[in-house]
Amino acid sequence: MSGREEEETTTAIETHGLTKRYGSHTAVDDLSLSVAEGEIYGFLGPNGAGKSTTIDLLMDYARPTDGTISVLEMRPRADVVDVHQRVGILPDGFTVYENRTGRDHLRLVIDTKRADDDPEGLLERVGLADAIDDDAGSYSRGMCQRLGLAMALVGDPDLLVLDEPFSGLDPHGIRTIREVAHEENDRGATVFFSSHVLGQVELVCDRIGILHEGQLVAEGTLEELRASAPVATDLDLVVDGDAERARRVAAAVDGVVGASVPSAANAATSSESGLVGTADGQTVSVRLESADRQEAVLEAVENSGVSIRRTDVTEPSIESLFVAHTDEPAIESAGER
Ligand SMILES: Nc1ncnc2c1ncn2[C@@H]1O[C@H](COP(=O)(O)OP(=O)(O)OP(=O)(O)O)[C@@H](O)[C@H]1O
Repeated sequence: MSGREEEETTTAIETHGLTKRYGSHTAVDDLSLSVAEGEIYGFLGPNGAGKSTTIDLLMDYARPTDGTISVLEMRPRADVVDVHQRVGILPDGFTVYENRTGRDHLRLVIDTKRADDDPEGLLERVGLADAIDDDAGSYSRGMCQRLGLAMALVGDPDLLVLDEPFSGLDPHGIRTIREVAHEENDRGATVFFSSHVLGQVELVCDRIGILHEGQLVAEGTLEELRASAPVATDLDLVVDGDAERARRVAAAVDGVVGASVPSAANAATSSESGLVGTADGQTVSVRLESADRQEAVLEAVENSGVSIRRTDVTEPSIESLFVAHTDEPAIESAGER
């Protein structure tokens, strides 16, 4: 490690050049990932991007073809027992033992981890206490997910890994996952979850990494991703004074793909370029290549002597970011795979 900052940050997950090939297919491709202790990190990507494979490598369920992995500053292969002791995992497609109760499932993990959790308390946290003595074979898919989450919480893990946790859940279940993620994070745990359900992400994550074909194609806070994504962003400026001058100045700024002063005639309708007009004639509508061009436009307009009374930005949605980075359609609702 070189810089002072690096020395001060403890990582919960760190990979360098991580690669996993299955025959000629590369599932994880030279992945370098760093998740700081105490973060809630969203690992996003379309189906087949390599999310579950990465998690399998972190947990030593699979062995890398190349690269290094550190989990809670341990090596998953050499320190597998300690890693499993300190990590709580809800695996993708978690399945239950049909003839065992919820309580039995929890007992199994509590015994394995030599923890002293109360099964009832854990199931209460995930809203499943009423079914604690029912065979898990009678549980719905959402109830199984809740049970899997409770099992992941055993022993107060330092790192909680949730692989597609929203899968099969109704809105209440989704809220439970979010609440538990925040509670665990407040307790000090790092939370790492994978998802292709984008709507949930901004409500939970501090930072997001987008995986596509085994590679990390974008990473940052949602704000950072929005600012840098190559997704057109519409900026409306309400100006005092010469709106046409403001339009000309804005249009000349690097990264501006269109600027107009919508007239009353086309108010509130989309022009050919997709710009939306307003009725007062003092609004200048500007389309930016990406959101990070805003400052340059505001500065140029103000420097031209036209004062800006108000701005209104239509930020790119998280779905459009996802599409921009992966060329894959985004799945917006939970409960689908
Ligand atoms: N054991 C395996 N043998 C061969 N190929 C595999 C194996 N496991 C995964 N793959 C392939 O590796 C790629 C990545 O799969 P992975 O399950 O990691 O993706 P994912 O991002 O988790 O997708 P999903 O959201 O569908 O679970 C896929 O093309 C998959 O078919």
